[in-house]
Amino acid sequence: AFKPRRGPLPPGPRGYPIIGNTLQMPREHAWVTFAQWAKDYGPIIHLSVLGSPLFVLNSPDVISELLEKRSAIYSDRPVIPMAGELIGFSEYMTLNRYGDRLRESRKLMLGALSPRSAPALNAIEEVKALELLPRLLHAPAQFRAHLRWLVASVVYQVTHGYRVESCEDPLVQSAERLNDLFGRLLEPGAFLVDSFPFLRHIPDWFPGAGFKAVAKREREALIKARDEPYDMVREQVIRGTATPSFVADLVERNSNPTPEEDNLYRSVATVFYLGGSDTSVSALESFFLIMLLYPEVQRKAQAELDCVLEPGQLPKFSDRSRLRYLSALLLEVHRWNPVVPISIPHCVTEDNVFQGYLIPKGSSVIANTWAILHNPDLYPDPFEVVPERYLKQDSPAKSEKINPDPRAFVFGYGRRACPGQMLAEDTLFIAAATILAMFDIAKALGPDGAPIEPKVQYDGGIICHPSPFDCRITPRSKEAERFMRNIAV
Ligand code: HEM
Repeated sequence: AFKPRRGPLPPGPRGYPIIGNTLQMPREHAWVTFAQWAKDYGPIIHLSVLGSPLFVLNSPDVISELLEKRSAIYSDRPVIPMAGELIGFSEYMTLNRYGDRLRESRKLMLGALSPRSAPALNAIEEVKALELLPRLLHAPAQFRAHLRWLVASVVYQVTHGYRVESCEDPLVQSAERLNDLFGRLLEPGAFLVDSFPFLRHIPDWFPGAGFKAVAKREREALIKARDEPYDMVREQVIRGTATPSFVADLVERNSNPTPEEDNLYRSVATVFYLGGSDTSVSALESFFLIMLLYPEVQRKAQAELDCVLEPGQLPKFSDRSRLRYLSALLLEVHRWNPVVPISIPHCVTEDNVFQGYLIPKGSSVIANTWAILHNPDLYPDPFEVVPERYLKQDSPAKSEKINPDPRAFVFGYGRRACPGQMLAEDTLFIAAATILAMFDIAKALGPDGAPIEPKVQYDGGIICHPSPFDCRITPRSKEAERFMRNIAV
């Protein structure tokens, strides 16, 4: 039935005719600018970017009302012609339109990452955390590469039963290349065709159609990165040599899939790495940066580990419930500089009215997660790392309002919320606990012997990373060092 549009659009900064707010869009750290705009315009800001309406949500109440309570109509993704259609990322869950394929994809991934699978996943994560130790001992300066290895090796073990020895592994390299590409493609305005979708219909020989050659090349790279590891496991299953994994399980359960099922399985197996690697690595890098900047916090977390662990034992998942300070510290890792400061855009599938304002069908809606996590009314002293904020709440009534669990925000919202949250949290926990049990992390020393102050700066598009920084990673004791020298990898 025809429903008339109602209500004015929410307020926002005044734009120019036709191009709207395009030129005012912040190029860097947009979340800070959006948070400032929210002070003038309220929790829902309306922007018009190259003719498309964009709404920025800056408060937990509005996010919960729209992206969660009304998630039946707020769970689509915008169409991004270059990344999605021309290169083919729209087949992968993160850019899936709302519908059956998304539902099937999420079901497959959530099934593999459910609490029922936790014991098997945790066993993998514990082994990989152990294997991280000699790497950090022998080449501490390369700690960033080791963190990348850790995440890649957990993910590939889970998805393909595949053992990653180093980041030079060709399967890791091709997946990493796609991650970089995906990040670059999603930067607004990366390709003109995203703003003017009709350009995709121009012939290949036409001047300015170079993007088509790029699309063709990257499309092939994407298919290769998806199929090579999948076909490897399929052959292992046929030969009876496969180790248990997500892909082996799919192939064994359905040896004769339809073309649609086959395509779905392949894309879901790939999206673990696409969605899970850069994100988890960023959180681990922030953990290291926090350890440098807050030695007191590090000492408290180590004291707790010393108290909970038997002498000479490494942490296990069974110790987690007694590691309350460490768990609170990891909440600060998520909050202090969130991995995804502005959530991936959701798209509205129907005209919708909220508090008298119209949110038209087809609009993109983004949540300013960073603004919530740095709102001093919610998190006093938001720029400081204070694990205690989650531990000593004044009163139960107040505790719900102040310092809410940041995981309710950092993993996204409603029916698009991150399906990899458990894997992400478990990897972060066991890595942080194992590292702190064995190593001290401190500021690197300059040539004059004085500690070098790291610059706290985050950059990136959708997924943010701290800029490179050095640190000094030393075994906590002679026994710890001897133990790590004897770990076989
Ligand atoms: C610290 C680590 C991680 C963070 C902070 C994170 C955060 C997010 C966020 C904010 C979203 C967007 C949600 C939305 O649109 O509302 C998302 C989506 C997604 N994440 Fe994660 N993630 C992490 C790790 C992982 C891992 C380990 C995996 C898989 C193994 C994963 C797989 C995905 C997928 C497939 C999506 C797309 C879901 C959809 O569009 O329906 N993520 N994640």
